[in-house]
Amino acid sequence: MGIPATTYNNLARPTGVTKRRSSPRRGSLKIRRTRSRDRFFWYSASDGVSRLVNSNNSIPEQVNNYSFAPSEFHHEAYPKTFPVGGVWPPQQIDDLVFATGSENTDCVGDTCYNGNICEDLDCTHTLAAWKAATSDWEKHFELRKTEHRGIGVYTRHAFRQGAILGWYAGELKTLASMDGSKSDYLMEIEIGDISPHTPLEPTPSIYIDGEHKGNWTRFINHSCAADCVFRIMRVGNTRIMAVEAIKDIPRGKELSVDYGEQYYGLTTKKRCACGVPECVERRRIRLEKAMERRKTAEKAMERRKTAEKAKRNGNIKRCRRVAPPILV
Ligand SMILES: C[S@@+](CC[C@H](N)C(=O)[O-])C[C@H]1O[C@@H](n2cnc3c(N)ncnc32)[C@H](O)[C@@H]1O
Repeated sequence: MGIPATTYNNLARPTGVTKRRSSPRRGSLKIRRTRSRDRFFWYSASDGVSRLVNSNNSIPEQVNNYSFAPSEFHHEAYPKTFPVGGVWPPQQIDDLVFATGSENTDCVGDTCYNGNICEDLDCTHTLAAWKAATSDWEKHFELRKTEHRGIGVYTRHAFRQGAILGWYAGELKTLASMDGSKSDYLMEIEIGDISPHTPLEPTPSIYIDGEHKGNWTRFINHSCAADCVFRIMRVGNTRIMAVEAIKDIPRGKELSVDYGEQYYGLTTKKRCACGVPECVERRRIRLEKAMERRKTAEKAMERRKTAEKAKRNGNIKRCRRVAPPILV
C-alpha cells in the first residue's frame, strides 16, 4: 500500500472520481465551500464551464502542507534508522520528517519551478519559505479532466529538464494508523537514515495521504513514458517528496510519473490508459497475441500428431477389418 519512494507503486484502487457519494446539483453556479474535501470529479455548470468539485458540491481544498496528528504515532516503536536521542513519539512535523541521514540528499532551496538545487547540508532554507514559493501553483499548472484517467495536471508554460515542480503534500500517517484502509493518494516516503539497508531490515517509512488534505501533485497521472519523477529531497532540514521534470516539458502537456510495474504492470489487474507507444498495455497485447499464436501452433501440432496417429491406427484397423480376398 502507498507509493514507495520515487514511484507510485502499490497505489490502492481509485476512490476519487468513480466512487462519489452523490451527484452535484446540476445547472447551479453556486459551488459552495464545505468542510468535506474528498472524492473529486468534474461538474459542468449551466454556463458550460467544467469545474472541479467533490461530492458536496464544493471546491476541493488545496492544502499545501504536511498535516500531522501526534496521537497517531504513540503506539509506534522508535524507528531503527533514527539517531539516538531523537524525539519520539514525534511532537511536530520535523521530529518525523527531519532530514536525518540526508548527507547526499539535495535541497530544493527556497524557489521552485527551476533547476537550482542546493547541496549545502547546513543551508537555512525552510519549509515555510518553500510553501510560500509553491503556493502560486495555479499560475504554472492547470487541473483538467482527462478522457480515461480522471483528473490530470497540465502545464501552463514550458519547464526545463531538472526543474523541481512541486512537492507531495498531505497528512502524515503510519501503516498502523491507516488501519488497513487504502487510498489512491498515498505516497510512501522513507524516514531516518536512507542509506542502503538489507532486505531483512526495511527502511522505516511513513505515508503522505493526499486524499483529503493534499495539493495539486496528487492529480499527477501515470504514464509509461513519464516526464516527471517523485524524488526524495529536503528543504533545509525537512524531508520532502519532490516532483522533478526528467525531460523538457512543453506548455499544455499533461504531467506524468511512472507508478511502477507493481501498479501498472504485465501481472497487475489494473489497466493503464496512458496510450503512449511504449505503454505496458501494448506490451501486454503483443504478449497475449504471441501466446495466442503459440497456443494455436501447439494445438495445430497436436491435431496433426493425433491425425497422423489416427491414420496409422486407422490403417491397421482397416487392414484387420478387410474381408478375406475373394479368389476367382
Ligand atoms: C493518484 S490518482 C491520480 C489522479 C486521478 N486521475 C484523479 O482523478 O484523482 C491515481 C488514479 O488515477 C487514475 N490513473 C492515473 N494514471 C492512469 C493511467 N495511466 N491509466 C488509467 N488510470 C490512471 C487511476 O484511477 C489511478 O488509480
